[in-house]
Amino acid sequence: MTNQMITAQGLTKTFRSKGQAVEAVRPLDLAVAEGELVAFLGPNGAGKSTTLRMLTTLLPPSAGEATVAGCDIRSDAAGVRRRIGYVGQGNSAGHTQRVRDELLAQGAFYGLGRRETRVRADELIESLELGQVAGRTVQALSGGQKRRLDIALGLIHRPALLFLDEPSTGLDPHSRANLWEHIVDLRRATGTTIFLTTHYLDEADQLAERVMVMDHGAVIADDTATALKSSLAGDRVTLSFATATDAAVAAARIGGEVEPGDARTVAVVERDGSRALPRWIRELGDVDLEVVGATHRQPTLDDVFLALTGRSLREEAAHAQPAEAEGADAHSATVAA
Ligand SMILES: Nc1ncnc2c1ncn2[C@@H]1O[C@H](COP(=O)(O)OP(=O)(O)OP(=O)(O)O)[C@@H](O)[C@H]1O
Repeated sequence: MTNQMITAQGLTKTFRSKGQAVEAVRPLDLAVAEGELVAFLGPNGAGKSTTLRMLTTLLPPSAGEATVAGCDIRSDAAGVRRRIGYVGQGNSAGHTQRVRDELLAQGAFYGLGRRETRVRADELIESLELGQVAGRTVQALSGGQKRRLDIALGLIHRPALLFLDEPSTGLDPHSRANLWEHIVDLRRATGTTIFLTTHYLDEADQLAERVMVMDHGAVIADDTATALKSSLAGDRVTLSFATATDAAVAAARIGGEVEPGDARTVAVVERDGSRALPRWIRELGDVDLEVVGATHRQPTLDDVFLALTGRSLREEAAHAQPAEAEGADAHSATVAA
């Protein structure tokens, strides 16, 4: 049987704010197996960080139970903290410390011997490509380098499970891709279970094996990106016609909708669009409706979110998280044992 790294039953968090109850996390059941790489997606305020903070014992749940890395989050918080790494959104790295010293201090903090810490720090400096900057102070690092240091700090004690809260937010696309490469490589090399939150749908789609979508404090989808896309959001096919009248008749025949911004184009959502397209062209041709143009697009995770909620996660993320330059401030925190 697969070992479970995280299990939760009815995990709940309700905050009180100005006399009002905010249900940040509604009763949540969760199971993450050893070695999984899970991306936790959702719009701002969905409850992702609150879930992570409960699982990492930074925040007591209002109700429910959870076991993380074999320890109960309520009765053995210290055990959880010893076994996990956590890289949060707030930065605890001493800005005037040098990168290598920061890692050595973190090792000492976790009770590693001096020699062991030095060996481990060097391993992480190498695997996260921090060699060139190991002697620099943290404040002199770029945003991407800081995030890699944050991850190294989270891994110093070889945790079996690493939580990353928005590791790539604020980085430019190149640094994001580079950071992900490191995360995926680390997972491959060490088998560490990784549970991370992200706003970036493309990252989750391409790199995570399992995607959990949260909205209004509840998990509304949980599967591989491929399975979610094929079950919840079909291919997007558009067909163009010479006139709006042709488009309206065609829409009725094939079960599509005329595009709001273009009366001569019909959009259809279809499970297997590439097979349906030639069939539609033939059927419409039989009744003298000529298709003058066609496009076909595979669904994205945003289509999944749209199908589930009627809202676009991409648009919400774009409003909330403008991408910053590489030099933007990184944030991290590591859990104290
Ligand atoms: N300490 C607190 N007191 C009151 N409400 C809180 C507190 N912390 C979080 N909340 C509320 O709980 C909800 C969930 O917040 P949370 O930070 O978990 O969302 P999130 O999905 O991580 O969002 P983001 O992507 O912006 O980080 C939000 O409505 C938030 O305003």
